[in-house]
Amino acid sequence: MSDTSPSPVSVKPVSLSRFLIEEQRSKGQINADLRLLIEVVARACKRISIAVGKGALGGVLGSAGTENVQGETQKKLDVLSNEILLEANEWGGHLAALASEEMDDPHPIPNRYPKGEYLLVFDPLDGSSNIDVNISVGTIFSVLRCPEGVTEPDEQAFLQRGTRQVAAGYAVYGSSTVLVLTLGDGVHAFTLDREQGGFVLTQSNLTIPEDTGEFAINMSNIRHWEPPMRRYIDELLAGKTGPRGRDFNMRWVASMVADVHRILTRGGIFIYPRDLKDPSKPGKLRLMYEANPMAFVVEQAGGAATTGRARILDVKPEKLHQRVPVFLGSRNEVERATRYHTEADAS
Ligand SMILES: O=P(O)(O)OC[C@H]1O[C@](O)(COP(=O)(O)O)[C@@H](O)[C@@H]1O
Repeated sequence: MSDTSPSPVSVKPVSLSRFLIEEQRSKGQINADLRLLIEVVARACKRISIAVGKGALGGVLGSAGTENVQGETQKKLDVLSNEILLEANEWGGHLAALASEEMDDPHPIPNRYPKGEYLLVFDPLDGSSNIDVNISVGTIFSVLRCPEGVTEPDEQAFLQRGTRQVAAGYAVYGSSTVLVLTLGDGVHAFTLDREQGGFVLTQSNLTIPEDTGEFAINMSNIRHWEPPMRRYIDELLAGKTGPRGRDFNMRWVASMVADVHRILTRGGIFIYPRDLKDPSKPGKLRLMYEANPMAFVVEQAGGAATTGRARILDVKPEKLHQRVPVFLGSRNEVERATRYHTEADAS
């Protein structure tokens, strides 16, 4: 039987620029400034991808000898990625301010440049522990509108619920570099064509299956978990003979971007729960530039994202670098784990 499917070379590739222009035309979802913003972020991600790809040859591996606001040692690539994103974004006139995991306070747009209506917040290189060992890392970003009438945006201007995001996404620097984007109307993936130097649409309207047999969690923290969290994982580990009546498999990259990308590709649940090791820290991951953008992407792909007790996108931020527990991915598993927590709280 002859194969009638079109050969891949006969299909015209859709570049990120073309995709954005068509979105602007057909749905009015974005304006020219937002389009420029996404293109600039994508260009910065391309530069970060090149730096990551050079590895030891680029002289960028290892520690920068500094600490960020969370007291974490910064890697040279963390600092470089932050600089790339700042430099790419500050002069275009599309932003009112930027904020990053790697900077204590928001970064204002220098006075010599025009200001725009958007705020950009990002984790320039997520998965720090994997940078030097050649395992996937990534950039996560979230776009908010600058509150009306605010001309010098400070931390307060950024403290908006995740539901206010107008765009979000991430780039994963793996065996290929993939940019995943939502503008609030589905989730789309663009692969970096290393020869042509641009991002090309490779998947539209990604969907996370409702059910899954795969979970991602740092099991070494089990002794610190709350009882409902232990209950949920114990049931998965019990497999066929346990209350769930089936086996579950575990995958854990320890780069949130790579773990979320796997879930977007084939389903799963990712959990970084609250633990009792340090009661002052309600979880490890940061709300504004890790949990919120990933929750937006996951919900737009039909999945769910909670803190184990409430929807992440509804959390009212109190601090730029605030942490939250994160449960996200296949809807039925996220809902079950969340139910175990709310039931335990109510009893
Ligand atoms: O190895 P741990 O401590 O469980 O942390 C892994 C998690 O920390 C992160 O690397 C985030 O921390 P960084 O922003 O410092 O990289 C996530 O990508 C990942 O899921």
